[in-house]
This record gives sequence, structure tokens and C-alpha cells, in this order.
Amino acid sequence: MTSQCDGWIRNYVDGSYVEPDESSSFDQVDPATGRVLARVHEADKALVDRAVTSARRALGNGWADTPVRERTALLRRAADRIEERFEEFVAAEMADTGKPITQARELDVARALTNFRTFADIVAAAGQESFVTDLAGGKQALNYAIRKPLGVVAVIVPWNLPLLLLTWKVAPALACGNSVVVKPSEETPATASLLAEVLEEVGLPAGVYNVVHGFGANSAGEFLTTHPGIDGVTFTGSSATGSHVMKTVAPRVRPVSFELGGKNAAIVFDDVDIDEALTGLTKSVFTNTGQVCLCTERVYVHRSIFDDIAGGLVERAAGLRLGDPTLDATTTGPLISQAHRKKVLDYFEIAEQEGAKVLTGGGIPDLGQELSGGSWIEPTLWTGLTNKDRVVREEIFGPVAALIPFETEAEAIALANDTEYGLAASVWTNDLRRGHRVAQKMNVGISWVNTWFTRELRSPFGGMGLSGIGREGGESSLHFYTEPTNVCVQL
Ligand SMILES: NC(=O)c1ccc[n+]([C@@H]2O[C@H](COP(=O)([O-])OP(=O)(O)OC[C@H]3O[C@@H](n4cnc5c(N)ncnc54)[C@H](O)[C@@H]3O)[C@@H](O)[C@H]2O)c1
Ligand SMILES: O=C/C=C/C=C(\O)C(=O)O
Repeated sequence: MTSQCDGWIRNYVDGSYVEPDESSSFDQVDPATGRVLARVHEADKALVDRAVTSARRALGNGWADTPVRERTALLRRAADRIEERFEEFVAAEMADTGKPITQARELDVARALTNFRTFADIVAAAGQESFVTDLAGGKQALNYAIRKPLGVVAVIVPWNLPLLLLTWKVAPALACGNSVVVKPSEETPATASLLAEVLEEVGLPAGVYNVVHGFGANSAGEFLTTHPGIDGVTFTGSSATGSHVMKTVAPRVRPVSFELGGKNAAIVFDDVDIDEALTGLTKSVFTNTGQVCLCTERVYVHRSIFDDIAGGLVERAAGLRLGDPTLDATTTGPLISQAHRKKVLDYFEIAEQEGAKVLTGGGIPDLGQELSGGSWIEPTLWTGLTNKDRVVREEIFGPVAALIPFETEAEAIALANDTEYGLAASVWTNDLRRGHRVAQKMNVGISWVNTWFTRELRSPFGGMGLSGIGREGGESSLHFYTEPTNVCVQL
């Protein structure tokens, strides 16, 4: 049995794919064409319970005590096997998201390999904290912390970078000796189930990795977060959902790691290399059709170069190639769904009501009959807006940004920080003293200077304010996916 056969995408529980139930299922839809590709078996409460129970049993059957070198070797084998099956993962990711083949290859699947290999290295090299404590009377005590797995971890991930974000969490969770129950987004079920094949092939014991498909409220997502058998939740998604999940686990005081929404700013100073800034800004606004939590939706530009940047971004937007995702020349895919496109189009209307001037885009492109059923949208740029406007305050999560001028550095910093979110920012300037100074003043989890989405996986990653709780990446992941016990010995 495989993750996807006879038209079904299956749940994976206790080391086996579950026979689907026609009465509890939903469609996998290709966002590029609107066509139904497969049926997805929706896990009910009983199946989620089976998944959590098998995850707990797997811990007790030895996985939690597996030597670090064996766990990290398994992660490396998983990366090697994903590499061998690379194009299968690319195809699965594209079927789920409609994203261009170049992005699926170079970002999504490539990062899955890097995630597994990086956390194998980090966990293999991790030491333990220890101290010799001086006591009265010349005595001493030895304090050392041993780190045990957190336990059964609920992993809930969104639809924008499905495999990247799934492996960003599963790799450290498994490396630290946990077992996981994964609930992928209902929009993007394929790669989480396909990953189960690989993990089984490389010898992961049954029950350590489980996948339950479904939705949030009154479905697999909520059945999982409310299950008394989970020891922690790592969640990536919208801030509203994160807030709800936090309430759900609060009665049992379970630890949460939240990577949530953003309304990220770029600040472009008057001394930039215009072409370099345009290349970086185009990437930060339109990558993955703007469906990256780190994407820029607010571009603050020094007034003296405002027209150059605005005009240059309009030209770059016109250069984006929307269309058949299987073509190497395609740069930009559809939004994830018709429902999400309606949400973005509703913001386009709100922007016009708020006085936006549309520099480019603002509608639905005509890409021909073959793609007419897809959830396509035009890359869009606005001016004429201020920080008071809804479309400058609320996350839209599409290929759109508001361009707003500023005069002084202090004004730019105040504008960029005027948000309830706090995920990412980018600062564009050739004055590196100013770059460091301004980047440090951004109230965000990650602040880039003259670049965007450059990632060091050993650094702490996450957001503040509405953008999240906690950090993952490097040692931050070890701290979330383990529970330390400090042992104090009188010497
Ligand atoms: N900070 C980050 O690293 C990051 C990364 C990607 C996406 N995001 C954010 O995610 C959002 C887009 O993704 P989305 O639409 O899938 O988000 P979402 O919050 O609607 O869903 C995220 C996941 O949570 C599940 N879910 C929904 N309601 C739930 C509930 N009540 N209980 C348990 N699970 C529930 C969904 O099924 C999905 O798997 C955007 O806001 C984006 O900014 C953040
Ligand atoms: O859409 C949000 C992207 C998140 C990216 C990461 O978590 C990462 O690069 O590790």
C-alpha cells in the first residue's frame, strides 16, 4: 500500500496506510486548473485517537531511548531517500499547490533535505548544560541537565510551503526522540502522506510518525489538539487559529510553539543600488504568489527614489510569468484555492475603497481555457495608502504590497514597527552601519539587510506579537522538543 493509490490519499497510523472510508472524505484540488485530483480520507476522532495511542506506544517500545547516533543516522537516510525520490515529492507538492516546478524543486523539496540533514547534525553535536556549584564551607555540587523527548508532539502545518514547514518540525522532533502526529492542511495533503513511505523505507519504527488528514474545528485538527495524550503542539498557521489552539491546550498546560501570521515591512533608503533593491523586493513581495508568512506587504521607500522604486517594481511585476506550473519559464503560480482568492480579491476592493491607486494588477488574469478553473490572480501594487488603512494593517497573504514614502530614518522605523505583528523585516541600504542599526530596531523575529528569505537554520526563527510564540531553529528546536531534567549531586 502506498500513500496515494486508486485515487485516494490516505491517513498513516501505527506504521500502516489506513483503508479509506468514502463517507468521510474530501477532494484534493489542483489550484492551477481547479480539477479534482484525488479523494482524501478525513480522519475521524477514533482514528486520531488511534494515532496518538500508537505514538505513545512507539515511545515506550524504544524510540525514546534510541541512541542519538541511530536517530540522526535515520534522519540522514531519510534525506538521502527523499533525494532519490525527489521528483515524486516535486510532483506531489505541485499537485497540492499549483506552484511552479522551479520553486517546488529549488525551495520546497530542497529544504526538506536540508531540514533533515541540519537537525541530524545539530542533535548529534548537542552537548548538555552542566555546572560545578560552589557551596558554603568549601563544598561543591555538580549540576547537569539531561534532555529527554517532550513525548507525543502534535504537528499542525499550513498549505503554503507544506513539505518545507512539515520537515522543519518533524526533523528536530524525531531527532530529539519524540513521536509525532501530523495534521497537514486540508489544502495540501499529499507530501505528508508520501513522507510516511520514505520514513518507513529507512526504518522508522511503526507509530513514531503518523498522519491524520482533515480540517480544523470539529475535525482532525481539533481532535488532535484536544486529545489528552499529546504532550505539546507545534503549530504554523494564522494568528487567529493559533490563538484558538492556545485556548484548546491551556486546560492541560501543554507547551506550544507557534509560527503565525505577519504583515512584514521593507524599508528602502535613498542610497540603495536600485536594481539590486528591485530584485530583492520583487522576490520578497511575489515569491510563492505572496503566500509566504515572511513576504513583504508594506514597502516604505525614501521619497527621493519613490518613483524609481515604484516604476521599477511595476516593470518587475510585468515580467513575472504566470501559467503552466510544469514549465521552467513559469515564475508564479495560482493562489491555493478559490476561497483564498476571494479573500484576496475582497482586500483588493477594500483597498480601492480606502483610496488606493493601483499601479499594476488588481484583478484576475486570462491565462486561457486550460487554466481558467484555477485560482489565479494578478500581481498587484498599490500607492496612496497609509498605515491607518486595513490593507496596510491586516495580513492579505497574496501577491500584493502597498508602497508608502518616508522622509527620515526615524519615520521609517516608526512606520515599519506600527503593527501588531512581528515576524520579519528587510532593510535596503548601502550604508551598512545604518543597515545594522535599523535592522536591530525592527520589532520582528527575523530582520534582513539587503537580502530576503536567506535562512540560517541554526538561528532562532519565529515571531513576536501576533506572529507567534517561541522560536524554532538550531538549539531553539532542541529546547522545544525536549524536557530537561537538572540533576544536582553533592560532591
Ligand atoms: N510564521 C510562519 O512561519 C508561517 C508559515 C506559514 C504560514 N503562516 C501563516 O499561516 C496562514 C496561512 O495558512 P493556513 O490558511 O493554513 O492557516 P490556518 O490557520 O487556517 O491553518 C493552519 C493549520 O491549522 C489547522 N487548523 C485550523 N483550525 C484549527 C483548529 N481549530 N484546531 C487545530 N487545527 C486547526 C488547519 O487545518 C491547517 O492545517 C497565514 O496567516 C500565514 O501567515 C505562518
Ligand atoms: O511561510 C512561512 C515560511 C516559513 C519559513 C520557515 O519556517 C523556514 O524557512 O524555516
